Amino acid sequence: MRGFYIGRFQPYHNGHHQMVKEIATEVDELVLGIGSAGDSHSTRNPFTAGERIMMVTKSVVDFDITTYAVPIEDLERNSVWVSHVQSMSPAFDVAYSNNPLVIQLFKEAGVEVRQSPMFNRGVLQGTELRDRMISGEDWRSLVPEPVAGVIDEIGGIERIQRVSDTDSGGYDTDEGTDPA
Ligand SMILES: Nc1ncnc2c1ncn2[C@@H]1O[C@H](COP(=O)(O)OP(=O)(O)OP(=O)(O)O)[C@@H](O)[C@H]1O
Ligand SMILES: NC(=O)c1ccc[n+]([C@@H]2O[C@H](COP(=O)(O)O)[C@@H](O)[C@H]2O)c1
Repeated sequence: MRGFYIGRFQPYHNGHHQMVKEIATEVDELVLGIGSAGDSHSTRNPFTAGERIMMVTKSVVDFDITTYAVPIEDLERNSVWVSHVQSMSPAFDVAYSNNPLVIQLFKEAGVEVRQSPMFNRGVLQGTELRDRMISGEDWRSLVPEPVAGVIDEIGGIERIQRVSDTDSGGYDTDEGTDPA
């Protein structure tokens, strides 16, 4: 059986990793959808699709599951989004999400959806991690170790600090427009 789990993964953190660990007990293969794939270099979406693929690919080696990372760009039209996802992904039997819009769209399209508990959501959320990266607080303890390695390799902290400066200067283009 093959599952599908989409997120923006900006960055991929221990909450996502725990979810993949649990999914790995239910399916043999998992497609990781890299959502909002066209977005990068903003405060909300600092990392490119390719950089996020590195983060997930290096992290999921922890688990006994075959994974495929597939970039999925956003569309203006929610009503055809599931077809768009299916057109880009290997076929899957079940979708995993805790995002209410994603759950609704898959259910309306007749796709089985499974939710998971939220793990330590007080700190394990992308927004909190990005805030910590900008302010210089600890974020490394909240991501799998290979994710910190990728962020170091690409100069990710310097990047998010610079773009957050630019964003607050009024040049941001995507803040708050994420359809999910
Ligand atoms: N701590 C967590 N525990 C379980 N699921 C999570 C956790 N954080 C995120 N998720 C789920 O993982 C999927 C992808 O989430 P996403 O990439 O948007 O991360 P996020 O932490 O919610 O980020 P952001 O704060 O940037 O929106 C969503 O279904 C989301 O609900
Ligand atoms: N119309 C659309 O393009 C559409 C609809 C629903 C979800 N999405 C995307 O799916 C992903 C969902 O991931 P999150 O749960 O991390 O928000 C996001 O990248 C979001 O932009 C896109």
